[in-house]
Amino acid sequence: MASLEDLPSDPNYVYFKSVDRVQCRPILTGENAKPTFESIPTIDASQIFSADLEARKILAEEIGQAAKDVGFFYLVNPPVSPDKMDAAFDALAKFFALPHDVKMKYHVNNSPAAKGFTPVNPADKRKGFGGAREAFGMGNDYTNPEQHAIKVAPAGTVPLNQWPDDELPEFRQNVYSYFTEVYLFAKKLVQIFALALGLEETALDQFFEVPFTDITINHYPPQPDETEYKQVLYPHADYGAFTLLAQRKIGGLEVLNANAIWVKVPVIEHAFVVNTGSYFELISGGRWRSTIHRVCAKGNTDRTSLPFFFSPSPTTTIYPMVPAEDEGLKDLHRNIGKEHIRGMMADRPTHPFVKKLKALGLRPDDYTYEMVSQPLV
Ligand SMILES: O=C(O)CCC(=O)C(=O)O
Ligand SMILES: [Fe+2]
Repeated sequence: MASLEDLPSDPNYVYFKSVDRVQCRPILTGENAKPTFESIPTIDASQIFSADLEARKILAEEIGQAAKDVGFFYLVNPPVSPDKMDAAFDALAKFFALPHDVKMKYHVNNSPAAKGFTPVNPADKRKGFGGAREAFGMGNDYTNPEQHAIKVAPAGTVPLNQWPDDELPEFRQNVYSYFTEVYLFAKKLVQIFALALGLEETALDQFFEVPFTDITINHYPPQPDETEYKQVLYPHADYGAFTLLAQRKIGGLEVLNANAIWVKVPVIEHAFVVNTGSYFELISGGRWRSTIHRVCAKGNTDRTSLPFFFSPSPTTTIYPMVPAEDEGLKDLHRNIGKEHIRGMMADRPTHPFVKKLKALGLRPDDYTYEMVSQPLV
């Protein structure tokens, strides 16, 4: 994959990669500027579990408008306990503070689904991998009893998550108590999004029976030698249905508007920043955008962000659920499991699982998500 730093640099354009294609947007100012957003809307989520359908519809209307106009919005008063969010952030801070050698015991190469620790690697310029970022990921793993309410793994399933139980015995529990609340919140949000499309509240549930869930915590460590405010996570659009991002103390997230101006997303403590991704762009027939965003930081900041990526079930094939506004999406069908494996092959060419899959000589059409959690022969 081409390095993002190889993207052309032109003072009149912003270049970015969206769903594997290099794209650019002209910077429009003065009388050339189009009407577009200059801040991220704030929506109160307190009625999300209201027994009153009308209250849920009002919320849906606001969310649908924000997804259409911006692709990003804050949800304040979410149904997730601030204490659990804080405990997850605290546990993560302890993990990132462990000695490098200890963190490397949980390296992503040990997990076929690339869950675990990704070290800082400034030489790696692929989206989200290089620069000043280390990460810890966890996600679907039905060998973990904490996920048995979602699904129980069939016999022979390989564990995918890695937990630093020896060094931080409370880490797993703190991450899972947060995950469990955010999961229920995300499932309910799917229904609110269905209402926002003018569909029955349960119309999208079929796509999310055993959803893809993925928390990949980003840690942008301090860079005392860096005095410039600069990109630490490259411009990109998220793949999934939607992302529920928790920020704490230090901001840095920026979102690209239609005039190619970067709009800052300051921290609102215990709120979520929600953004719609490419799977929702398809399901909504192009109404909801997968908006480009990046992270910038300067010098001595030590930032941790906690995104929860939510996507349809790996066995599902998605398509527009309302008449497509975008011609290119009209006849498009995307199988989530195949997309996932394809993405992993492109993003992680040196990962042992990817090498094994390549050695088997399978065609992309033969990929199934089960290959990740069943031993590859
Ligand atoms: O760190 C952030 O605020 C955003 C992270 C992000 O965009 C991502 O992980 O996809
Ligand atoms: Fe992102």
